[in-house]
Amino acid sequence: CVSSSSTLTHGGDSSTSTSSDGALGVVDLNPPRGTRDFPPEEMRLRTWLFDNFREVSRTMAFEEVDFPVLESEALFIRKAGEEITQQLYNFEDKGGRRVVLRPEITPSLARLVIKQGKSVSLPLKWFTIGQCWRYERMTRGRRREHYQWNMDIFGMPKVRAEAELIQAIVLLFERLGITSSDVGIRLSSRKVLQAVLNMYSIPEHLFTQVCVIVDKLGKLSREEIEKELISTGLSSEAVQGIIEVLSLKSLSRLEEVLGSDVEAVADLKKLFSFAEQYGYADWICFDASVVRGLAYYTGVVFEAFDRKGELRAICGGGRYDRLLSTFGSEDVPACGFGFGDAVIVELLKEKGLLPDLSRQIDDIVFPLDEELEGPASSVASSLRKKGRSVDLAEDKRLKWVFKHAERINASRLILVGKSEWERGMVRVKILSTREEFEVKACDLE
Ligand SMILES: CC(=O)Nc1cnc2ccccc2c1
Repeated sequence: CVSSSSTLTHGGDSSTSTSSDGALGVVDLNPPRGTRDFPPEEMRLRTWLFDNFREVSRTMAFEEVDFPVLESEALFIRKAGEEITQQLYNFEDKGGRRVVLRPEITPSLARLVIKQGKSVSLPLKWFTIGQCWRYERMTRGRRREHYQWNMDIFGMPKVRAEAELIQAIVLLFERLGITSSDVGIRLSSRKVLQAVLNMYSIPEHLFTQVCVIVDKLGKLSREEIEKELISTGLSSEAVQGIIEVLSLKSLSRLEEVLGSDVEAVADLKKLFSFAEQYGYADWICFDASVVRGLAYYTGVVFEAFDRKGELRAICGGGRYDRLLSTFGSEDVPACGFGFGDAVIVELLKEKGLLPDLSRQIDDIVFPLDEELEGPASSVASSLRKKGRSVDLAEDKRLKWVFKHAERINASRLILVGKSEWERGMVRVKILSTREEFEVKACDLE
C-alpha cells in the first residue's frame, strides 16, 4: 500500500490486504510479542553499539565466532531452577527434535570448543554478538529477545582471564563516554559461598541451588531468601551464616571471617592487584553478595551496575571451570561475560551520551531531464566505484531534490544537465558552502 508519494496511504499501523481467496484480512504489522523491528534509525544505533563491541574485541585480540540461534534443547536442560532455563523458547521441530531459540550463548561456545577438540590451541579468546530468546508469560510485558555481546576465554585457569575480561568491559564503557563515577563493577567469587557451605558441612550437591537462590538477594526480600534456603534443607544457623558472609563488602573482613588460605580470598586479592596494573582499579569493588544467577559459575563472578542503582545489571559474567564436563567432555577452565543491548542504551539515554546518528551520504546525482538519466547513471556508477556513497535521484523535481539533500545530509549535489553534458561537464554544488562549479565528468571523484 506504499503509493508513489512514498508515504503510507493509510494511517495507523494496520494495512488492508486481500488473502488468496480475496477475503479482506488485516495483517498485524507488529512483530511477534516481545520482539522488535529495527527500522533505519534504530538500526543505526544498534550498528553503532555493535561496532563498539567489535572494536573492543579486536583490541583485546579476540576472534569472532557464530552459532545458530536454534539449538538442541538438551544444551540448556539444567536442574538448578534458574529463571533462564524455566523460560526456554522451546518447541518440537517437524523431525520431532526438541529444539530451542537459545536463551544464552555460553553453552554453544562450550559445544564448539568441545567439537573443535584437539584442533584448537589454548588459550582461546572468542567473541560473538548474538540474539538470545526467552519465553516469558507476557504478564510482565518484558522483551522476549535481546542481543548479547559475549566474550569468553577458554584454557586460562588463573584470574588473569577475569582481569582481561574486566578490562574489555571497562574499555567498552570508556569508548561510550561512561566513567567510573557512572558505573561500577561489583565482583566476588562463588568460592566464598563454597567456603561458607564447607564451614557448615553442607553437601556439595546443594551448592548450585544455593547460588541460584542467593542471586535473588536484592530482588526478593531477605525472608523469602531464607525460606527458599531452608526449603533446600539448610539449617537456620547455616542460612544466617550465609547471609552474614554475603553481606560483607570488604576483602579484609572476608579474610578475617574465612581465613587467608581460602582460595577465594587469594583469587580476589590477585585480581585487585591486576586491576591496579591494568589501570581500572577505580571501576571495581568487592561485594560478597554477587553470585550471578547462572548455575555453572564456579569461581570469580562480576557484574557492572549504574551507581545510581536504578537499572538492572548492565552486563555480567564469571568463571565456569566445570561446564564442559556436563556435556561429557574433559573440563577446560573457562571464563566469560554477556553484555546485553538493552540496559546499556537506557543508561546512555539517561546520561545524554547517545551519539547523533542521522543519515549521511556523500553525493546526490540528479539528471535535469529524462534523457540525461543514462549519463547520470554513469556518473553515479563511477563515483560508487571510487567508494563514494551516491544516491541517484530520478524522476523528481529539483525542489524535491534540494529538500532530500538536506534530509539525508548529502555533501554534494551533482546536476547532470544537457548543455553541460554536451561539453562533457557536470555541475557540482557543495551543500555546506553553497558554492557551485562545473567540472569535467571524468575528473569527478
Ligand atoms: C532488558 C532486556 O531486554 N532483557 C532481556 C530480554 N530478552 C532476553 C532473552 C533471553 C535472555 C535474556 C533476556 C534479557
